[in-house]
Amino acid sequence: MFGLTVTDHVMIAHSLPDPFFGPAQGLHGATLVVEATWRRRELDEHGVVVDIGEAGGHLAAVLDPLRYQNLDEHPDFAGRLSTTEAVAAHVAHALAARAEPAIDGIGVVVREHPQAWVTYDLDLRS
Ligand SMILES: Nc1nc2c(c(=O)[nH]1)N=C([C@H](O)[C@H](O)COP(=O)(O)OP(=O)(O)OP(=O)(O)O)CN2
Repeated sequence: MFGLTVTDHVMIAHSLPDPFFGPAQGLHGATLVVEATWRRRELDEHGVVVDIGEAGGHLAAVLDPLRYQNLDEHPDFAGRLSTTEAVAAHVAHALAARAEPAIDGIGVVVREHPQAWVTYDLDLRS
């Protein structure tokens, strides 16, 4: 399986109103570093998974609606906690919706900080 990864980052604000999260129940900011990987078993006619510039454009397009937003007020996170896990799943599904049919999978890594990150993998063939 081949993979092509691009990265971007997004500044957001949010709160996690559950005692489980301790001080993070309050409103706070985060700069999330997002890595997105497009996977396919066979390369295309150009010998690539996806064009790097095109991939970066897809990732930016998915992150743009989140930039500088308070996710507590964002419709895509209405009624659920905007954990790093939830952000990773949101980005992966949004990228999958934009992916060409030949793409076999999408993987997303969201880095909360250098010591902690979340992964979310979508198998588009199952
Ligand atoms: N699995 C997850 N755990 C936590 C998330 C998350 O998105 N997924 N988010 C947070 C907070 O938003 C923030 O990133 C960290 O807050 P902090 O209070 O520093 O949390 P820690 O668990 O690192 O520290 P403690 O003080 O031990 O709670 C938190 N967790």
